[in-house]
Order: sequence, then C-alpha cells, then structure tokens
Amino acid sequence: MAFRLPAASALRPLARSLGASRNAPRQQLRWLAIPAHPVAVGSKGPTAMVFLNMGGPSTTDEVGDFLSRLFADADLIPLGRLQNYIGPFIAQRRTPKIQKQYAAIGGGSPIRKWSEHQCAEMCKLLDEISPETAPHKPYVAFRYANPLTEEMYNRLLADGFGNGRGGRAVAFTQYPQYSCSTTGSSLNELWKWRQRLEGKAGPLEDGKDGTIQWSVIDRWPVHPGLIETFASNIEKTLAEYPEERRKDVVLLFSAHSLPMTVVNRGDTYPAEVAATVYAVMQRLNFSNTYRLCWQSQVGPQPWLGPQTQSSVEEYIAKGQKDLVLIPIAFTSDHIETLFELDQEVIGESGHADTVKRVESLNGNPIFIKALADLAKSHLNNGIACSAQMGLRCPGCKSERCLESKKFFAGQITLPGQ
Ligand SMILES: C=CC1=C(C)c2cc3[nH]c(cc4nc(cc5[nH]c(cc1n2)c(C)c5CCC(=O)O)C(CCC(=O)O)=C4C)c(C)c3C=C
Ligand code: FES
Ligand SMILES: [Fe+2]
Repeated sequence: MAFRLPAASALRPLARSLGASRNAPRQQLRWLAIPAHPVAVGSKGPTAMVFLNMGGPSTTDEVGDFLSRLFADADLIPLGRLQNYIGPFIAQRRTPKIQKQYAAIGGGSPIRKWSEHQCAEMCKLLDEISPETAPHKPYVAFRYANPLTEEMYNRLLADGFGNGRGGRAVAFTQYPQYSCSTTGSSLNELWKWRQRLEGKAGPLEDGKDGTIQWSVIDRWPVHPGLIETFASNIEKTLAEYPEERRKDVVLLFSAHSLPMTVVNRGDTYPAEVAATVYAVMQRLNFSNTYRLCWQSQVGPQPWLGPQTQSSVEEYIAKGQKDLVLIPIAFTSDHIETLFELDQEVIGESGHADTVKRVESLNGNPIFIKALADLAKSHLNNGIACSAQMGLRCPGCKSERCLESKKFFAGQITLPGQ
C-alpha cells in the first residue's frame, strides 16, 4: 500500500499558518519537513492511526442527530430500560437551545476540522520519525457525529486493512484523561463495530488471523509535550497582564464535570485531570496560585464541583479580578470553550478585560509534535493498552466494559513493536 503525500510546496502555507515564518531557517522547520515523495512502506507498515473523540455537529442541522446519539449512549447517560424512549425525547427537547449555542459560535463545532488536521499532521511527522511503521494513515472516529465509528471501520477495510489481510491499527484517544464516559464509551463502540464487521475472533494467539490488530493509547495526562503546550499557552496569556499584576493572577483550570454517580463509581478522570494540572504547575514553577474547577453540568443531579462560572463570580466578589481560565481536558475548541467560557463565563463576568482564557491546543505545532512522540513510543513498546485500562471501576456493572477491555487487553502485539 503506498499513500501519496502532497509536495512540500503545497504544505508551505500550512507550515506558515502554524507559526513557521517565511524565512525560517531549514533547521527550525525540521520537524515540519514533509517528504516530497511517496512514503516507503516500512517493514512493519502500513499503520492506521485512529483518533477517537466525541465529535460535534459541524452545522446546526446536525445538532438533532448529535444529541440523539449522545442521549442514546448508556456509557455516558445511563437511562436504564427506558433509554430508547427517554433519550430521543430529551434530545429533541434540547435541540433548539443547543442549536442556538452552535449558531452563536459560527454555526457548528470545529472539532472535526481540528481532529482531521491534528491526525493528518501527526501522521506526516510519524512517517519521518518512525519509518519502520510507515506509512501512517490518518482516520477519525467520532462517537456522536460524522465520521462515526462504523464509517471509519468501513474505510479501514476498504483501504486494505483486515479482511484476511491483517494490518495494524492504533486507537488513539483524544481525551488526555481517561473517563469511562468518554474514552471508555468510544472503545466500547469500536469493539462493537469490530465484532460486527470483522467477526467474533476473540483474543488472538499470534495476531495473524487476518483481522486488524488493534492497540490503544488510552490516556496521556502528563505527557511532557502536552504539559509544555498548556504551560507555554498560559505564559503567553499571563504576558498580556501588566508586569506588576502578573504574579497575582489566579489560574483557574477548567474541565468538563462528571455526575457524582460516575465519580463514586470510581472513574479515574478526576484524578487524571488533577495530575495534568499539577504537572503544568510544576512546569510553571508554581509561579501563580491556582484552582481546578468543573464546567458544563447538565440536568438536575449532583455533579463534581466547584463550578467554573460560580468560582469566577466568587473570586470577583472577593476582589480577585485577574483570572486566567485554562480548558484542561480537551484538545481543541468546542462549544464549552467558545460559548460557555468565552460568551457565558467571561462575557457575563462584567470583567472581560481582566478575565481571560488561554487558547486551545488546536493546531499548535508543539502539541502536534507531542502527539507524534506519544504515538512513536506506543508503536515501539509492544503494549496493547495501559495496565490501568484493564482494571474496571469498583462500581462497574457493565458487560460492555468487561468484554471490550478483555478484547483490547488480549490483542497481541508483535515482539519489538
Ligand atoms: C473530557 C471531556 C468530557 C467529559 C468527561 C464529558 C462527560 C459528560 N458529558 C455529558 C453530557 C453532555 N456533554 C455534551 C457536550 C460535550 N461534552 C464534551 C466533553 C466531555 N463530556 C464536549 C467537548 C461537548 C461539546 C461538543 C462540541 O460540539 O463542542 C452534551 C451536549 C450539549 C448539551 O446538551 O449541553 C451533553 C448532554 C455527561 C452526562 C458526561 C458524563 C457522564
Ligand atoms: S464504568 Fe468504569 S470500567 Fe465500566
Ligand atoms: Fe459532555
């Protein structure tokens, strides 16, 4: 299989939009250098790199379907035996409100644009730094929006993976911190489509029965490249404050909250988000004081707090008006940054000049290099998934979790890979 890459000249505008200056010396652009010839197939290639994420509606017309899938997902919102009745009902009632929010951020979620960009750029870097597993072919699988997992899997098969031909695919979660409601749900969905489209082969003995050989990057909360990207973005935002006020700015890390039922089930996400925050603060030498807050609660049940919006209001009421918000649990812009943080939390704070948000990771070259570094280590280490992924939550009663974890942990990777 040979995948043709565009000529380097075609990619120069992209390199420049990622911050590379027109006259930058070749040295500085090294990590961006893209081979102008088709990438050779390495001894262990080709490799499919599949980004997993929740996705979002690209247009307001897609909001209804996005919410229907989201409220049908028992790994995210368990509604028991009534899931198929209550789910669509809530989704339908919520659609007009959420459509207005997407209209207010330009008519749709940018998650697809950023995910496809990040994955494609990471694969180009991998072709350079991991030639033995080249070519690396980018795929995106969303849980609730196009391209859905089923569509991605059919593309994999059409592109020459599986169907008796084997091949290696890496499921790479784009949630740095693992939650059973996010990465867990995406993996359960991937496992479901793998069973439907490739049969019930079960744990393989030699990885050579012709099905796709999967491995999983399931969490990366303290990867140095991730931490560096957050820290340098924070430094950039802190530099916007007058020097005499800078060290007194309070850093407010904000992550999507979880219902307390999920926290008490033993979900690892709160601890992993806290680990990311602590690593970023270590990298900043604890230059400022900080708190971790939680946003985007939905519905009446108790969620993990303190809430981001009330924390901002309470600090302002205490006289602390210099606040920097840092979305810490998502790798691109989405409705929670562009609408909830920018328009609601900051917009309604009455202090939009002193309450600021750091930019999201989006197309940041340091971040894309971090993704490539992470993927390269994974491709080399021969591990099917982290040991941590094998341990279910103490309160887990889900057969889906049990079966999909068994499947992914049982995938055998080849020695030396
Ligand atoms: C790390 C990120 C996220 C976690 C953890 C998470 C858990 C979680 N979410 C809901 C319910 C909803 N989430 C919705 C949208 C949404 N959620 C995340 C991220 C996480 N969710 C993002 C990035 C988005 C927006 C996507 C975009 O298009 O930009 C929604 C839909 C919007 C709404 O109706 O308000 C719901 C509902 C639960 C119940 C949950 C944990 C169990
Ligand atoms: S809910 Fe956490 S492992 Fe099943
Ligand atoms: Fe959510």
